Amino acid sequence: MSTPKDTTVQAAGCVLWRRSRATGEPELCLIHRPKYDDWSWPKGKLKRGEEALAGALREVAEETGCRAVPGPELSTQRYRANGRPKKVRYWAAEAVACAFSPTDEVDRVLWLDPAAARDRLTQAHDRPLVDELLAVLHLPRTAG
Ligand SMILES: Nc1nc2c([nH]c(=O)n2[C@H]2C[C@H](O)[C@@H](COP(=O)(O)OP(=O)(O)OP(=O)(O)O)O2)c(=O)[nH]1
Repeated sequence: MSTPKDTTVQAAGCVLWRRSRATGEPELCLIHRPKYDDWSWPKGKLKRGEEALAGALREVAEETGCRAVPGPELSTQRYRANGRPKKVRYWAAEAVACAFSPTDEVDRVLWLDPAAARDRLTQAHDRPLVDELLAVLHLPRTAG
């Protein structure tokens, strides 16, 4: 008996962070996508045969212009997009060098403190990743 083909869309991304030069506190990177007018984590679909972590770092580079050092893996998100199941794996990643240029896909990036990032994220599903990042950095959770 043949197994049905898995039509799940595979994607990966990062909760990209850096330390504020002013305060030393973490700042998280959100991207703005004009197509949806939304604020989300940098992420995207994997290319054929691409490892998820490599894809996550490639998407970070393409969408934010940042080179990043990956940390622990965070929760995987699953939802339906365009009628198909979608799986998005996430890693914590520290930005080490950034040079952002706006594109049609991502026209702005913002670096926000954890509470502000949580508030700015468009999708409720994306918000728990803020506290997951703080947990792996051994910092207290945000309110809300
Ligand atoms: N980012 C995000 N989008 C979601 C979630 N749940 C959910 O229904 N969506 C919606 C937002 C969009 O209307 C739709 C497709 O967005 P998407 O970001 O997954 O897909 P995409 O193909 O445009 O982008 P990408 O994977 O290449 O980054 O899914 C969620 O938990 N996170």
